[in-house]
Amino acid sequence: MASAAAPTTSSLSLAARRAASVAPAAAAASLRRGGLAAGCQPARSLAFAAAADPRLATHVASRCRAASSARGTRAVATMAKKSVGDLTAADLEGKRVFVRADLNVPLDENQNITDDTRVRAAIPTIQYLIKNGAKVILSSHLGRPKGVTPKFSLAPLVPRLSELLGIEVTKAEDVIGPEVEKLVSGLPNGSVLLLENVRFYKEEEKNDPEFAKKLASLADLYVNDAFGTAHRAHASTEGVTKFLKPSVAGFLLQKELDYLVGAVSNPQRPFAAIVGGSKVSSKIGVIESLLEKCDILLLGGGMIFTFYKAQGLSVGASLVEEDKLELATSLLAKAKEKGVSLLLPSDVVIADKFAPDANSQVVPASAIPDGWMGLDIGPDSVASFSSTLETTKTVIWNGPMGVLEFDKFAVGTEAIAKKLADLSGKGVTTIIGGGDSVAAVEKVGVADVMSHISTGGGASLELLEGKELPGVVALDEAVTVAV
Ligand SMILES: Nc1ncnc2c1ncn2[C@@H]1O[C@H](COP(=O)(O)OP(=O)(O)O)[C@@H](O)[C@H]1O
Ligand SMILES: O=C(OP(=O)(O)O)[C@H](O)COP(=O)(O)O
Repeated sequence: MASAAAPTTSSLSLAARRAASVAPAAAAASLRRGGLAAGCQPARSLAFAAAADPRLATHVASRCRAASSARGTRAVATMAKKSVGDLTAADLEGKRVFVRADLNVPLDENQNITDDTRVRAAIPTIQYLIKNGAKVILSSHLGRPKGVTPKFSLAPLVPRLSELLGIEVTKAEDVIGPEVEKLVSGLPNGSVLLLENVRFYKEEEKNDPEFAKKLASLADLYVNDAFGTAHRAHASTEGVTKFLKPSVAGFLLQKELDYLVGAVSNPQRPFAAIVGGSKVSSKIGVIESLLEKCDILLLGGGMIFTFYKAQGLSVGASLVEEDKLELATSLLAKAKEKGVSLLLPSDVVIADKFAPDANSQVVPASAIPDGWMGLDIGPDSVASFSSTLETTKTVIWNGPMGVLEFDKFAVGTEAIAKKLADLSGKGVTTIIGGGDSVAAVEKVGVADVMSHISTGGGASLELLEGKELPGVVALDEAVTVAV
């Protein structure tokens, strides 16, 4: 390892002690009484996290409420967001439900969907609503259009949605207005109407209240399942909730929060975080936040060179943020102070130019020659990262270990993806927190075996930074019941 020491028993136990101390006594007492956690076994660990993090309580409580009421036990009083799963056929039959999903999928030049992950992820909520007799008014954005732009129409989504839902989805040519209202009024129970790209109206991104009111007037209640857009305070994600009650969370949104807030706030330990990507500046918030929670932090990607330089190593022509050298030093110090084992790669793959066909060689991290740039972590680093990961029970990964766009420098990232797949098979909770690490996992063909792969890049980053998401905050609190 180039910098910090390998994980030690004392550093892990320190971290474990820290974690134990954050669960307030009241929550621990309710667990002992067999309240929340006993009513919902899979969420036992999440209940502790809920106590430490009010945002998590929202998901834990809604997940547990159903289980506890089914067993005749009572849920503990806690902050919680209402869930679509709390709505029954009696609430939904014949009702117009405005569902905000994130169907912002990549399309090729022929308007074919090249990755339908987000479409598939939206299906459980829509399916639940149509099975319960609701009329689903489905809304999404696609891309960042400036006004009406045919290439950003949601039309290419219709065949795939219809296929996955097993019903014919109809599509409106607009988002609001008389034509849309007519289509909505003709919807039979258990049907789906897809509105046109909500960003064709500039009022959407401005969170214009009048526009939000018009969206709301189409429906009786609101479900937000657009995790990937939950960090945007837009009319269809935030504004609309002021005019539609109830406003509840969809299943995808809940699942994302359960993993990205729940499992991270109260992980099974040892808990390792792997952070990579191009620059330390874009990951400062994530690193600082994870340093409060994890036992082991593995760093890779372009950001490592700023850490090396901060330690006095020569980094050749590698990517360095000169104005972040002090920050890198302080992050290393913070890791030490928190008892977190921070590991930097011990060797790197260097290139003589930033190109897929560059000449390359593997060198120790301390021996990068002038004119050469580090574009991947080396084989020794992969081996030591892998053996460290073997000791863990929870791993979260955000950001590639190298320039994964170039095959020659994607090896380290792909090896880490394979290692996480292997660990997932052994019962380790593996969470892929959005962005390019998701692309790596998909490229290697191991997406299906991970515990959770986030559908939101920006949204997952904000959650991992400890921020609240406006699209979540705006949803109704669940009814709480005193113990
Ligand atoms: N050693 C490196 N030098 C330059 N760029 C790198 C290096 N390692 C990774 N990158 C780049 O980082 C980018 C991803 O960074 P970032 O956007 O921060 O991560 P994510 O998309 O996972 O959030 C990729 O385009 C990748 O090529
Ligand atoms: O693709 C999205 O975000 P992501 O690229 O950060 O995952 C979301 O659909 C949000 O889109 P936006 O960043 O244009 O608001």
